Amino acid sequence: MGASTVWSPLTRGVFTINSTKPRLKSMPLYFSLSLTTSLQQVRRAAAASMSYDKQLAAAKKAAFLAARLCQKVQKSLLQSDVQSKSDKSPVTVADYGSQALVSFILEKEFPSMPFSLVAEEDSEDLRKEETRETLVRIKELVNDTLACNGMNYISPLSEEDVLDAIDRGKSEGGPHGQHWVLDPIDGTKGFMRGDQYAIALALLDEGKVVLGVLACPNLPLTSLTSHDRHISEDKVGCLYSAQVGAGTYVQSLDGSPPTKVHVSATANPEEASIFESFEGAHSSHDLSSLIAKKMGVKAPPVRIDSQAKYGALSRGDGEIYLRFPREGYREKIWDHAAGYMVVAEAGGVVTDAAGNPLDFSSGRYLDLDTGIIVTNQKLMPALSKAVLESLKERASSL
Ligand SMILES: Nc1ncnc2c1ncn2[C@@H]1O[C@H](COP(=O)(O)O)[C@@H](OP(=O)(O)O)[C@H]1O
Ligand SMILES: [Mg+2]
Ligand SMILES: [Mg+2]
Ligand SMILES: [Mg+2]
Repeated sequence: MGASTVWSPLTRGVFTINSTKPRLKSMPLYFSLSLTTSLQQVRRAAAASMSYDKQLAAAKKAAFLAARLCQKVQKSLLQSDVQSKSDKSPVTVADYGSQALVSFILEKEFPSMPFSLVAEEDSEDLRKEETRETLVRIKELVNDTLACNGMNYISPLSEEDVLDAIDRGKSEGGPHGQHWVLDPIDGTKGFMRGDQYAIALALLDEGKVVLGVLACPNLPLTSLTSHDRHISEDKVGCLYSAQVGAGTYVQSLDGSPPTKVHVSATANPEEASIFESFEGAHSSHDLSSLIAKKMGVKAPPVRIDSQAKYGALSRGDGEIYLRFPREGYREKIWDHAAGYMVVAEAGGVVTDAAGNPLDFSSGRYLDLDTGIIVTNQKLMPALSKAVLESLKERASSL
């Protein structure tokens, strides 16, 4: 008797259980370790065969409402709506309002379940006396959004409720149990410019992402690279949703029925296009241009903010997403969890620069090798090769 194989929709492949190891009487410690491992495998397999329909419906509802709140703020963003965090990155009343709203709704939807949320923002700055007015504005935004979207049966939140809901996002996540993962506004800089941003919400179960929702209020309903842009130039607002084993869907934020999407089937790099951050400080534009040259990609890069890049890729607007932050930068799980699920369920592949899958199970950060690369199955070998060669070249020129 040797190893046996088990189909796991969660890992999207086959994993091996080795049954040749010593038994209880001879090695009790080993047995207990081995039992733990098997229990984890059983739990993961169970998670994979579970339906997350209820969680997905709640996530879509929460992301939809947060998108409405953000749209309202973006229309008339005031200077007083923007603050600077201790790491100098910007945060707006919409980031806080979106986090409070999503946290509040998710907890209400599952009252009998333990609630764990890993989210970007916290309320520390909002608890200071000088930010009182900002807090009042956030509270009003949250309450107005609930009331204007048919949820006036919920009694209005107080300032303390808002602060508490924001701080519910302090969970450390990890490999056990279920954890929501939220970026209340991904692409805050894009949001402030009036460009692309996303509300990104995912669910982890036993360390694996099992669902992802991306609300992209400014993303056109037609392809970013479509030649018919004039036809529906003003139609924007996409809601992407994906559940493990069930595919990726997109619908309009105005409520069209969902349609299934797939990543591009292009195998020829000459016909491919590359997406990257608008902000050169978030990802090296030089490195991606070197990679493009090595692969023979002809089209100029498409630079947009936020996980809208993952959404656009999942419906085949482009073929490749490259992200190479400066050395030492640690990626956060909320910047990729929802986007990863949306692309993976649409048939795409997301890895670090060395080809390892992303590991969302080790807390608030993603520990990975150098950068993140995303493409379809056919282009991945050529992309990996170009990435490794380009990284080598860059290292030798330093
Ligand atoms: N120096 C840096 N390198 C890489 N990513 C960075 C960064 N500074 C901020 N970011 C992250 O980049 C995200 C935006 O990604 P993109 O460039 O694709 O729009 C930001 O999300 P937030 O806007 O949620 O803070 C932030 O987490
Ligand atoms: Mg931020
Ligand atoms: Mg972000
Ligand atoms: Mg953010």
